[in-house]
Amino acid sequence: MAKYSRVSGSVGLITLQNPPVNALSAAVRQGIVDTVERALSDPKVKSVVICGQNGIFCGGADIKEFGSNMSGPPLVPMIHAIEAANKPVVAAIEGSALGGGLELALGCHYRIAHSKARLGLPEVTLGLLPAAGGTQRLPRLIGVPAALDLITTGRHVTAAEALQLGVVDQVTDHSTVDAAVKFAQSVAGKPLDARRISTYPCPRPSDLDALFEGVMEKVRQSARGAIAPVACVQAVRAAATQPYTQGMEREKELMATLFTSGQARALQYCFFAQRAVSRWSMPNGARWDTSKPRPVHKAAVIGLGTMGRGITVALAQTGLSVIAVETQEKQLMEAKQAVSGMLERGAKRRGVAPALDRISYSRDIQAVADVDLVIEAVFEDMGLKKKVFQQLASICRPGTFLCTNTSALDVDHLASQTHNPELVVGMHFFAPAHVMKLLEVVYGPRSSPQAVATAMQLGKKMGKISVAVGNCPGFVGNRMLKPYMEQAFFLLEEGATPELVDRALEEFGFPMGVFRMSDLSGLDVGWRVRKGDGLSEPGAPSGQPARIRQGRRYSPLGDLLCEQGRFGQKTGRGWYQYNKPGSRVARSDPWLHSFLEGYRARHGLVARRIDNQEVLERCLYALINEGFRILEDGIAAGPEDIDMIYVFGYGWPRHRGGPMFYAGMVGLGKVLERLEHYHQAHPDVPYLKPCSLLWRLVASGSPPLHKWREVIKKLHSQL
Ligand SMILES: CC/C=C\C=C\CC(=O)SCCNC(=O)CCNC(=O)[C@H](O)C(C)(C)COP(=O)(O)OP(=O)(O)OC[C@H]1O[C@@H](n2cnc3c(N)ncnc32)[C@H](O)[C@@H]1OP(=O)(O)O
Repeated sequence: MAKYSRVSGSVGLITLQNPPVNALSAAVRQGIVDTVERALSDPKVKSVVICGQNGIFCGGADIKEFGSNMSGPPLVPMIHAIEAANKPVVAAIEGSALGGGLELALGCHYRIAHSKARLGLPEVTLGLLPAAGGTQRLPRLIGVPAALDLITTGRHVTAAEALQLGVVDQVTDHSTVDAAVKFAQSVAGKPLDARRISTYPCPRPSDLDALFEGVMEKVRQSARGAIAPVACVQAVRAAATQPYTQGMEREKELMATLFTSGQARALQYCFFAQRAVSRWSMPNGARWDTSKPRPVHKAAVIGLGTMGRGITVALAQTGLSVIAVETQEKQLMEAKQAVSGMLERGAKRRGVAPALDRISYSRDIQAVADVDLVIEAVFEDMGLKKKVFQQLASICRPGTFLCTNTSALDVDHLASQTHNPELVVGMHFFAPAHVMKLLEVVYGPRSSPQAVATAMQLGKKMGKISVAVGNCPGFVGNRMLKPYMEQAFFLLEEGATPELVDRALEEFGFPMGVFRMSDLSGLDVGWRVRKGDGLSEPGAPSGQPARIRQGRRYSPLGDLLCEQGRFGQKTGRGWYQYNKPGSRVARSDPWLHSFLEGYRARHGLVARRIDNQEVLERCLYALINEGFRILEDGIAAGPEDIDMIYVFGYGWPRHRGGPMFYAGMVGLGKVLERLEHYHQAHPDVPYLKPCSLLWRLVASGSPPLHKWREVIKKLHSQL
């Protein structure tokens, strides 16, 4: 809806009303059409101001309406009518002007923004382009390079940057509506021809072709198969090379393709899923809306290795006081230097003062006695972690939340080392912890709802996408990674190369294939875990055939590489070779290829041709199958939780929506059929056996993802 009033005698004030972000729903668009008509036909009204209620101009088109029948007046003619008006129209921008909201403002003759406002055309992040004239007006207003930047990245700019770019005409620190009304009075009756952006010639840089080729190349590289950024470049190119009307036609044509694409559906799903995961629930019925978090002002980090350092930085940047504890003097000094460096670089980037004085360093764990929350980040060793938790239990004041950053160890076992297991949760950060957006908040059977609520709220404050998950080996992310990696190893045994597997996964949209990724994170990490699980030698029982462990197929390839000291990038050798230890450029390694040939010969394996489709199906469907098991086990409350963990923590391409969404797109029946096929071919691989939830979903007619929870509930009630 839109409210209309006349203010200061001669200004028609139109207020968009659609909480919480005044999205341009059908009703709002109708409201704008009606109120603009009213203002223009009222002889007492000499100028018009458009604003939004509750301190936000407009969050753009109503994304919730996209899947449904989109009735109501279309945006393009509505904005065109505003631009064509014979009375000046001023946009008063507070809060956000995004997407269709900014396009509406670009149709106005003037734009005044509050200094705290944010503006942008984020459609590309939803798999779309700004199709209400945004791709045609913005380059005409601010030039092609700046418009390309904003439209292809979707980034939001501050009011100050918007002023500098020429997107807005004025910025105010005071009431934006008052400033806009005053301004509207001052321009009443003045000619408007020079204020209609669609009539501007688009500035044409002399090297137009080179500019677009360069941008297209860059966009294709970073898009990882996403189609919207490419369409955005094509639309802006139309603005730069064609008259406005033809440019608008091109914008419409490109949008038509994007609007119905699977990628747009996936990206819009991610938008809502990202918000849905904050509404967490636990199997015991505890929920986000009935569990009150406790405020955390002072926190401690125990252990200042890579993870501890990143967590310290993230906490300090959030404004908390931090006690950083490391018992080894040398390690403490190195950590202090590294943390200060990270804080200084981060502060420089953001133009703020570094939060150095929020951190105090200590070698003595007693220093954590009066904090509200501790995050233990010592070496991934149960014995060591248990000792730390026993110490914390006796040092910390009653009520202190004790969190562990373990990536796979049993949180409940650690909780049992304390007098108050209800105060213990996992806070599983991803490296580098001050950069990566994902946080898995792991509750054990005894974690209190308040402990979960507190960790979730702290994660949110730290700017993380926090997902609450149950306690099991590997939690959600690493548990699903296991079958994925296992398939990749088996594919090597059967004839693939690391290059072939990685290429298939990178073409799918992962930033790195599984082998390049393990070289980056270090092959010794998995080796240590496998040794702990009794899989890798010498933990495995002797006399077992080399490729069978614990009664199931096992590939010792990773262990064999580690035995040779090939730990990945850090040693200059892994699945690939590197110029020197620490170098990042992976090159094919002939040694590795002949090693694989020798391995196959030793085990009587005959290499066969493996194509991309098999790589994707085996790696991804095995991972997805484990995702269904996780849902079945109640470790994740819903598919959105799994998807956001994979998108934000494991590089799953966002335009494919996450593994569970992807399964729905492929078709659950097809995923089931292919898993069955591969399981028949590899009966000694339990991860390929389709799980009962997948069977159940297919038997229930493969319902859409938002209905899966009902099927899971039914399944649980029958168990
Ligand atoms: C024919 C024309 C077809 C297409 C035209 C497309 C052009 C477009 O305009 S596409 C939309 C472009 N706009 C955006 O991408 C903005 C999306 N929103 C945001 O970035 C943020 O929500 C925000 C506006 C910056 C506000 O952020 P914050 O204060 O942190 O609140 P949130 O938790 O993000 O949102 C609150 C609440 O509002 C819902 N919501 C936000 N934007 C929209 C929207 N455009 N449409 C529908 N709903 C929206 C969001 O989902 C939240 O809902 P909850 O139920 O509370 O989770």
